[in-house]
Amino acid sequence: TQTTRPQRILAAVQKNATRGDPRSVVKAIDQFCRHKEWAMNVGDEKGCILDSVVTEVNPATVLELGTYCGYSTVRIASLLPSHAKLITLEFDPGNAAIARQVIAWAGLADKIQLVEGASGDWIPKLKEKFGIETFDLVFLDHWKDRYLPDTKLMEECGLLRKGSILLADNVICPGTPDYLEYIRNSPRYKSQYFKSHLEYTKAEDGLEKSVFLG
Ligand SMILES: Nc1ncnc2c1ncn2CCOCCNC(=O)c1cc(-c2ccc(F)cc2)cc(O)c1O
Ligand SMILES: [Mg+2]
Repeated sequence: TQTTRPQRILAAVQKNATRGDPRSVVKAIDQFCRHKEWAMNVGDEKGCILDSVVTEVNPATVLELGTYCGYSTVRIASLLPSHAKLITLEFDPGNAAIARQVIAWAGLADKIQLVEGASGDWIPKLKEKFGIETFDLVFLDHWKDRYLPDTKLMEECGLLRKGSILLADNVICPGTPDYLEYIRNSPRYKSQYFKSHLEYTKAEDGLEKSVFLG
């Protein structure tokens, strides 16, 4: 019977990456998606921008919206300080099952809490469920029409503090026009656009980095 794309990505990790070596997991996925089969990971080019933001923020608490196969989850977690925690929300149970195995292969399961469900349902529950006060960094990479409502929801739930960083993937392709309009015109954020390319292609895309001013 036919395998799914996430299953083929996991197979490539188990074949080509070293257990316990997150960078080899990232490299194996990039190799597979660049040379065998495109997939919607943030990818190597935008991934370098992600790495620089994570390193600069050095966050103790991270929220990722949209896990997919766990590529950016592993990429972020591999750069976190020892006590830091990353919570990642994935809607699709099949993707979540693959991501758990990719995360385990990378040896990062103790830093990562993968939660299955829709962002809109889970964001209001994160404080009580995980004892989180606020997030130092949020990586938005889920449904593009959920970026804006979920950002407003995070504000309302008190999950952002003065200095919290939002980093949004795909603000050009597929695009998040309502989110960009809001975040670039709100007096409560200071935004910066990092021009790049859609993963594994020559099409334009980019990341929008926004600081919550409180
Ligand atoms: N917990 C949650 N709550 C709500 N929703 C959730 C969720 N967890 C998952 N989801 C569902 C959505 O997850 C995947 C979202 N990502 C993308 O759709 C995406 C698409 C492209 C792309 C595709 C085709 C092209 F031609 C060009 C570009 C590129 C990217 O980099 C993308 O990230
Ligand atoms: Mg993306």
